[in-house]
Amino acid sequence: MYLNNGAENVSMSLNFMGRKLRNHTVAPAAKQRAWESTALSHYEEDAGVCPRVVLSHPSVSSEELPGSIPDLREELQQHRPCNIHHTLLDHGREQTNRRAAKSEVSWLRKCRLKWNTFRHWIGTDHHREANARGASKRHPEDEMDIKMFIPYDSAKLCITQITSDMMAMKSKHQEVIQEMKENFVSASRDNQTLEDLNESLQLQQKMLEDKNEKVMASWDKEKNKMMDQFSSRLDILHSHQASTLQELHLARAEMGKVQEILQSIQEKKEEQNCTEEQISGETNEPLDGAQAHLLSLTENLLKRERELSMLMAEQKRATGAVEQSAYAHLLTAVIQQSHQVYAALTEAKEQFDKMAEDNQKELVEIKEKLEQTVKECDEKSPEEEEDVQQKMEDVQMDHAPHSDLLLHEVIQVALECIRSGAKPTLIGSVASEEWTAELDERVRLKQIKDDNKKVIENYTTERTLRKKYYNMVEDMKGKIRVFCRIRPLTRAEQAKKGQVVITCLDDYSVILETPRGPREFQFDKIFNSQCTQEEIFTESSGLIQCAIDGFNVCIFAYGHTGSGKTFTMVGDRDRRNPGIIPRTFTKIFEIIQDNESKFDFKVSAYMLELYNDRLQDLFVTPAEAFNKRIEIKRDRKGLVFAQGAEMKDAASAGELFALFEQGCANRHIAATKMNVESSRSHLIIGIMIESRNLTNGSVSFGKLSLVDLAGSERAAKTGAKDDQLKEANSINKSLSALGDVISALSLEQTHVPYRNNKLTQLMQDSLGGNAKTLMILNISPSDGTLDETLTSLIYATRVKAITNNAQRNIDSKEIAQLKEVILKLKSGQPVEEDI
Ligand SMILES: Nc1ncnc2c1ncn2[C@@H]1O[C@H](COP(=O)(O)OP(=O)(O)OP(=O)(O)O)[C@@H](O)[C@H]1O
Repeated sequence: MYLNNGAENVSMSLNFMGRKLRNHTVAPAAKQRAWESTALSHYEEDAGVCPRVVLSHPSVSSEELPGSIPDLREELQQHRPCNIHHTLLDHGREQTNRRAAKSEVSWLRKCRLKWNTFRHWIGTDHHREANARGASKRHPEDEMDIKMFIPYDSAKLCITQITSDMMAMKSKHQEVIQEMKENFVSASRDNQTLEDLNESLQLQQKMLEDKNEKVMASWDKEKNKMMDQFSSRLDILHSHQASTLQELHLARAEMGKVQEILQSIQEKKEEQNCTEEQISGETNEPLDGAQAHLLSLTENLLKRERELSMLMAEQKRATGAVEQSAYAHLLTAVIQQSHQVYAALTEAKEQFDKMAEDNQKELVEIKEKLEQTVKECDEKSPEEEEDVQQKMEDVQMDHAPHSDLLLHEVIQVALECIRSGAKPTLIGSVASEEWTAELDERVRLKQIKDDNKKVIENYTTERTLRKKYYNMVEDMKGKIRVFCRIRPLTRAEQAKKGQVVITCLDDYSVILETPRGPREFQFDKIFNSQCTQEEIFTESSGLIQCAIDGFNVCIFAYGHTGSGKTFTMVGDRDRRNPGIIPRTFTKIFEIIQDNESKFDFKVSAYMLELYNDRLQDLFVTPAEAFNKRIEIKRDRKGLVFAQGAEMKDAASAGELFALFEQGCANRHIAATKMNVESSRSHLIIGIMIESRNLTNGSVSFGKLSLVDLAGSERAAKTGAKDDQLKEANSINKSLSALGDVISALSLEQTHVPYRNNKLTQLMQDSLGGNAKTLMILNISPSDGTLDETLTSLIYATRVKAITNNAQRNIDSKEIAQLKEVILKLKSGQPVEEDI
């Protein structure tokens, strides 16, 4: 049975499967009618009271009922029934049909309609009926439940509603969590402000104390000075007073004498009984004199007494004035300081009060939120409760709201203590185990952090030392090293039955058989014709670590045409013997892989060729490269870079090799008389390695230049004409410029002519200075190239002289010879054999 009051959509309160739903909408009436007419054709319809209410029929089985899909039915059997409120239904019929349904359709019993709620909802008709029966007489059947079906769509809608409610609840919880987080952050900020304020207050107090001390000291000094002045003045007054007193005593003594004289005269007068005239004639004179003297003495005495009293009054006044003035100043200063301290304290107190108030508010808010969340959790059904519980646990795991609450409580206690001046003690929840454990955890974390810091410091020191020692070892080998590689005789040379004119004396010396006799040359290492690509790479690979460590490194191959430069640097055509360049790519990324836990690396590269004095980008097609202008610049650190050239990043050796192959395809190659194929340009590959130390964040930049120079040759011998002659001249010009640079460096000249040629400009940061350079001199053992071999050997010897003063002196003659060669090459003259 489904329910509808006649409208298309009705808003109802629905409990479905034990969950309370809001704003449930019953399926449209039209849809329900269609459903009745098909699946429930044998159901009765009560047109009188509620035409759209379909009542259950005893003969209908649960399987035939609409909406009774197996899943839903199983759900309904397992859970509580659906209770729908506000449903139109006839009371009388409902009783009968409900009893029938009870006996026949078991699962319908689970769907109950509360009649009293329904009656409230249906309005006037049913109210009238109820009133007719008498409002006071409440029929027991009014409380009956009605069995009903929920249409499948409706159930689906309910489930959707549940899902949306759950989602809303989830977002609400997330909001609560976010709010808690924000509260925590703001409380931390408040705490920080509080600490800052406390610090500033202490500082201010200290300043006031210092100031107070200074003022006291200055006033003490002034007081002492005034007291000294006063005491000296008092001394004077005292001495004056003493003299006056002495005079007074003298005067009194004199007065006493006069009185005695007067008395004795009086006595004499009475005893001798002389005639009145004689006695008076004899006695009146001294008496008058004595009386006059007595008078003057009395006056004098009175005068002295007045002076004395004046002095004493003055002394008293002076003492009072001194003390009064000193104390008045002192008092003023103290009062001023007191005012300042009081003002500062009042301000601080106001801030404390405000902070305490804010903190209290936050505390209350957090508590309320927590209570609210707990309350919500309590109100949930078991399934939801589980879900909410899980969320609460997540919240506790992620953000520790309890610790947030505790933190607020601690701040509150601290503020109260500061305000009252009491000693802080942890009480109640603050002293809880959680808080203690958290404090312990923080202490432990700090300890771990400190230990980590120490380990990192040790590691950084160790690494710096390793770099330093590695660099020292490499430097000891020489900043510019020269290896000499002798290739085997080619098939063409063998066919011509050419003679071998080169002999290896040992690993460091070769002897060239010239028409003027054997000539010995020494290098850092000699690789004979049997040595493998692997051996030569192993000897040079140490420099790759230097480049990764942040040094400028350059490996370049030099030699006459067909001497084996490309074979050494690139390898053979069918890649069975890869040369230094591809092996370097692999090695770079091997080192990076070994160190990637400690460093973050970035590898990028450019690839250029210098052809006919023009720099061309090999990472673009020849057509594009033709229109590109590349300029050589130096950055602030002195690193050379090619402005306008493509700089490609590579994340692996494979990527780097693919870029290299792409560049090689764009190179200029021409056939000469001597070689079927020859490189007619200088190849320059710049690999920039940026490494960021993950422990201390320091960044270093290293540059590895790999250069395959074009072959030095004599135009006349190679038979070059037109374009090829132009190429040859350009190549010789650049090699000559390189020779000049090497010469200047070996002679330690202040001016090194790097700017004379684009080749030397490009190699500027790889030659001289702190750069580490490896030159691989390729020579042919054949007598057919004796001149070129000799020139190359002399050239390379001069390069080697750059780092070795002793050898430079020994080789000075050879350098002079080479200069001649260079001059001749510059003027286009052929180089003589007897150089
Ligand atoms: N060590 C070696 N072992 C075997 N073959 C070699 C060796 N070195 C050179 N070759 C061979 O000699 C020939 C000339 O070598 P390569 O092309 O490398 O000379 P190059 O100096 O680069 O010449 P260019 O300057 O004209 O380009 C090649 O066929 C190469 O395979």
